[in-house]
Amino acid sequence: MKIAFLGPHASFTQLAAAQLFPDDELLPQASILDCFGAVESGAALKAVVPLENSIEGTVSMTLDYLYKTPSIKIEAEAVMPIAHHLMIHPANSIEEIERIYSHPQALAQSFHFLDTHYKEIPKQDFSSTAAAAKFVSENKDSKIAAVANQFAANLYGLNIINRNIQDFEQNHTRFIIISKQQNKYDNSQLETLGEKSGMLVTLPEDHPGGLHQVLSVFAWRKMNLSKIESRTLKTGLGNYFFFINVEGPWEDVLHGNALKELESIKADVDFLGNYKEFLLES
Ligand SMILES: O=C(O)C(=O)Cc1ccccc1
Repeated sequence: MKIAFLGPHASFTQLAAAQLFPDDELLPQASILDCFGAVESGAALKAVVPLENSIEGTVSMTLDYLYKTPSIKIEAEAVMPIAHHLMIHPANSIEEIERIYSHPQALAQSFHFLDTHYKEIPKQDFSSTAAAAKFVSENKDSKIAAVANQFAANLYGLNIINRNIQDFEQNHTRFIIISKQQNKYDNSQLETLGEKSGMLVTLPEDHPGGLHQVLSVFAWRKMNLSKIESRTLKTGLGNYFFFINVEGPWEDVLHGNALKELESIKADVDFLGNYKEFLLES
């Protein structure tokens, strides 16, 4: 089975994908959009992409593409501890560094460290931590550094100059497996943390009490929401869709009726699936 992931090799997403799919063919992609594209076109059956980080919050690109691609659903979530290191080409020394590259989430998760120790050095977004590390390895004359993981340092032959630079010790990223199949992924080798359902809800129009109406559909049924995130619809200021997680197993009648009630108040619901959440190793 072909599994797309946000690459290149040694990205955090690959570390997650390798644990979720140890026996499958992993296809590195240049961006989160390419991961969705690979699943949509059928080039890959599934993809692994980051959804949320405990320091920096939601990966908005992933939410946006879930919204834009209704054929793509969620099969599982997996949580992995994240440690960031600052690394340079062995031919360079840290005093010479003129720019630091990484994935925006990694730069944000290490913001205070970088601001304290490398305030004057410009930081620049890259498509992934591993792509930044690879770029540093290929450009020894450019005097650049990357924030990436230990595997990227090893694979791309870089020297780690500062270890564990994430601003909080408890740094976890939640990844999702996406596919068009709506299968439920399971893996007895991994620790299961729980079960939940995901959905995208769009209100019919911006009107007073609209969100309250949506939330009350869940509240009186005692459906516990573990995440609710609003994201702009990009049709103008003030227009949003909501990503909602409901904790626990899906009960067809009770929860199915909740979806029907949401439809009856003219909310648009894209049910992304009922799936398990797994714990991965770093
Ligand atoms: O850039 C990577 O290596 C990724 O896989 C995305 C990411 C970035 C920062 C923390 C977790 C995942």
